[in-house]
Order: sequence, then structure tokens, then C-alpha cells
Amino acid sequence: MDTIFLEQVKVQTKLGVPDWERTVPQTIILDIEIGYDFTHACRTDAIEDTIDYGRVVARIRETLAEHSFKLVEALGEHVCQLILQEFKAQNVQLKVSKPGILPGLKALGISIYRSA
Ligand SMILES: Nc1nc2c(c(=O)[nH]1)N=C([C@H](O)[C@@H](O)CO)CN2
Repeated sequence: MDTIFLEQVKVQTKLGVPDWERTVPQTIILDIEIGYDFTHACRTDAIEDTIDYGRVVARIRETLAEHSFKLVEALGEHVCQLILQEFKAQNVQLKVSKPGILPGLKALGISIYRSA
């Protein structure tokens, strides 16, 4: 499977179980692998025949600015479904990290895989 990868994408969003945590945006970090068949795009050399990774990042930042989630899991599902449905990806592997939340560790979060 061909993949597009986006590493350490910083995004601002309101996220957290306690209500106070969702009052102001915090920075989360996404690592994304998008499964898509590039065979046609390799022949045509046309952006229309692949997934424009710039548009993916812009859409994620846009939707996470508009939405607020309690769980990292729910945020991860939302992002996966956006990539599958809007960009017609075949599958998505997503890691969502919340840095600086607990003392004594660098980051925590979830890893999620979804396919069309
Ligand atoms: N499995 C999860 N556990 C926890 C989450 C979460 O999203 N998924 N979130 C929190 C709190 O938001 C915490 O990160 C900060 O107060 C706790 N556990």
C-alpha cells in the first residue's frame, strides 16, 4: 500500500475530560499515515490524482478549531473519518499525542487505525 505521511503536525484544539480543560485551546501533535494508491498519479503527475497533503492539514486544523472533544479517542475517530470520507483514503493510521499533561512523561495519547 502506498502511503502519505505527515509527522509531528501541531494542531490547536479544545480537548480534555474536565470542563476547565476545554475552555482554552491546547496544542496536540498528530502523526498520520494515509493509505492511497498512487499508481495513477505517478503516471499523470497531477495533484488531482492524489491526496493533496496540504489540504489534509488545513482541513484537520479547521475542524479541530471548530470542534471540542473530551476524549483523545473521540478526536482520533473524528480525524480518521474526515480523511477517509473527504479525501477518499483507503486507510488511516493516526497517532494523537497530548504533550505535557502528566508529570514525569513526555507525551501520552492514542494510536488508531481505520479503513474505508
Ligand atoms: N483513555 C483516556 N484517558 C484519559 C483521557 C482521554 O482522553 N483518554 N483524558 C484525560 C484528561 O483529559 C487528562 O488528559 C487531563 O485532565 C484523562 N484520561
